[in-house]
Amino acid sequence: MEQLFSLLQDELNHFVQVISQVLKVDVQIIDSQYKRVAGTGYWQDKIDESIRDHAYITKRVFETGKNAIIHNPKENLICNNCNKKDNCMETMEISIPIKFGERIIGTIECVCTNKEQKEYIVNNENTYIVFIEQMAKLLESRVIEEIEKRKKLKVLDLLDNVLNKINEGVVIIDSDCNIVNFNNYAKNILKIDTNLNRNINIESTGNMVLKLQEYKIKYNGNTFTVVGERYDVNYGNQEINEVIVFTSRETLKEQFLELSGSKHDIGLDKIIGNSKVVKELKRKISTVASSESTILITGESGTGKELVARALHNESNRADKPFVAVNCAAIPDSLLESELFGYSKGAFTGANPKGKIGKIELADEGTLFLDEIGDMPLYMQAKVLRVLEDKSIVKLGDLEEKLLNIRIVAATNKNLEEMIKENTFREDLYYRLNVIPINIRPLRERKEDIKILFSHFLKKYGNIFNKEVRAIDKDIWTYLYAYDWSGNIRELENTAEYSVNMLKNDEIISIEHLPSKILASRKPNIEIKITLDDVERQLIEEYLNTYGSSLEGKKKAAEKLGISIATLYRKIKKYNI
Ligand SMILES: Nc1ncnc2c1ncn2[C@@H]1O[C@H](COP(=O)(O)OP(=O)(O)OP(=O)(O)O)[C@@H](O)[C@H]1O
Repeated sequence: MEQLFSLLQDELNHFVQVISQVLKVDVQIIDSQYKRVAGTGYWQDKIDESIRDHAYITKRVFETGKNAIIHNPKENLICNNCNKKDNCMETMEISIPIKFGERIIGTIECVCTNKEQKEYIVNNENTYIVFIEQMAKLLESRVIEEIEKRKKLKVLDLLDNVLNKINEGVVIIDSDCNIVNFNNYAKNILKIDTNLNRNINIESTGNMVLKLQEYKIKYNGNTFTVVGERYDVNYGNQEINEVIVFTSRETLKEQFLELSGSKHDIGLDKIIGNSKVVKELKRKISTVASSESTILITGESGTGKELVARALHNESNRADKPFVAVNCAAIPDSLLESELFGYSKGAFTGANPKGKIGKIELADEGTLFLDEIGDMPLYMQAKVLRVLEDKSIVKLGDLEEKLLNIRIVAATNKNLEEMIKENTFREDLYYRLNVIPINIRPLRERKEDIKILFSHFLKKYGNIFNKEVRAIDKDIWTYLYAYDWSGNIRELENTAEYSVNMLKNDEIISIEHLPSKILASRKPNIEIKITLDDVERQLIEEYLNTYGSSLEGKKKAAEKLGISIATLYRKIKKYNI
C-alpha cells in the first residue's frame, strides 16, 4: 500500500502544491512508515526522509485516526518529549489523516513557521480544515482507483500469459480489419509481423470441420486455411471489433485422431480390407505379435507399414508399454545417434546440460519401431546391430552399459537386398532384422479392398468435416479400380478426404467429387481381378455388418440375400467370415 504513494508521486506533488498555494504554508505528506513522500518549500528536497524521531504529532494522528490541530506546538503536551523542541520554528501545525477504508495510510501536514501564516490560517481555520479533509478524501479515491487499475492490469497480464500458452490462435482486429493484438500461436501460424503489415482478411469458406467453421485468412500475401470461431466484440468501440479464435486444420485433424484413439489403439480391427492378402496379414500379425523376434515390414510407401507396426505392438503382451517410433529418414544423420542413443551430461559442446534419454531407452519394455531403416547411414547400422546383438546400449559420453528389453520392428520401402549388393546396407543387420518378414502388397494388387477402404475413409472424413456422406454413386468404383494407386492406401485416403471436401449438402459422392488425375486415368474395359467369390463374400460381410451376427441378424441377412439360413452358414464357413 505504501508503495502506492511512490507510484502516485507526481500526483502527490501536485496535491501538496495546491494545498500550499491555498493555505500559503508549507505542506508535506507522510506515509505510515513516517517517511515524507511529498513536500513543498523547505521539504521539497527532503522527500523520502524519515521523520520518525520527531513525529509526535503525526504519531498521534495515526493512533487516534483524528485530525490534530496544534496551535502552539512548543507548549503542547504532545511535543513534550520532542528532542527538537527547543529549536522548533513551528507556530502552528495541522495534521489530517489520509484513510483507506478503516486504515490510516498517511497524513497531510501543514506547518506555519511565523505569526502571519498562523493568523491567516486561524482566521479561516474551519474552512481550511474542511478543504484539507476533502483533499485527503480525493487522495483516498485516487489510491483505490490505482489499486483497481493495478488489479486489472495483473488480470490482463495473466490472460495474456494464458493466451500465449494455449494451442489455439487468437487474433483481435479493429473495424478496419487491422490486427490489434494476437497470441504466440497466431503469430507462428500466420507469421504475423505488425511492423510489416497489420491488415488481415478473414473469409468463411462455408465448410464445417468438426462442428467448427473453416476460414481462409489472408495476411501478408499468404493464405492460411484454419478452423475456428469469430466473435463480434464491437461494443461501440471502433478499436476492437472482432476476435477470431482458430486452430490449423491439420492440428485439428491430429487432435481428432488422438482423441478418437485412432493413433494409440491401433489393433487388428483398424486394418481394413477383405482381400485374402489382408486376411493373411492380420492372421500373421496375431501369430507373431507376442514373439520376441525382430520383424521387418516391407512394402511400398503408403501401404500401411506403420499401421501394421502399431497393430503388432498393440496385439502383443507389450501393449501397455511404450511404442516408440523413429523415422530414420526424417532425422538428419548428425542427430540420429543422439536421438537414438541419447547422451550423458556434458557429453559434447552444445548438448543439453541435463543429458538426454534416447529413443531406444524410451522404448524399454516396449516396442522400438525403426521406420525407413533403409535410410539409416552405414555407421549407425553398425551401432543398431550391436544393440540387437547385445540387447544393451551405451549412451554417448557414457561408459556404462544399460541392459534393455525391447522388441524391434523395422520397416522400409527400399529393396534392402539390392542395397546389400550396392554396399549401402549391412548384410548382417538385414538378417538380424528380417527374422520375421512381413510384406504388405501394394493396393493395385488387391483392388478388391478399394471399396471397403474408400467407404471407411469417407466415413472418417465425413465425421471430421461434419458432412453427411449419405451414399456413393456406383459409377465411382470403375474409376477407383482403374487407377494405379502408386501412393497406395495413403493416396486412397487422401482421395476420400478430397471427395468429402468437394461434397455439398444433400449430394451423394459421385465421380464429380474425384480428383481429375483419377478421372483421367480411366481406361476402357479395365480388367478387374475380382472373382465371383470375392463379390459374394463381400456382400455377405456387408449384410452381416448391417444386421449383426446374432441369429436374428443372420436370418435377416439371409432373407435380404435371398438364400436360406443353412446356405448362409455354409458360405460363412466357406469364406471364413
Ligand atoms: N489396411 C488399412 N486400413 C486402414 N487404413 C490404412 C490401411 N493401410 C494404411 N492405412 C492408412 O494409410 C495411411 C498410410 O499408412 P502408413 O503410414 O502406415 O503407411 P507406410 O507404409 O508406413 O507409409 P510410408 O512408407 O510412406 O511411411 C495411414 O493413414 C494409415 O492409417
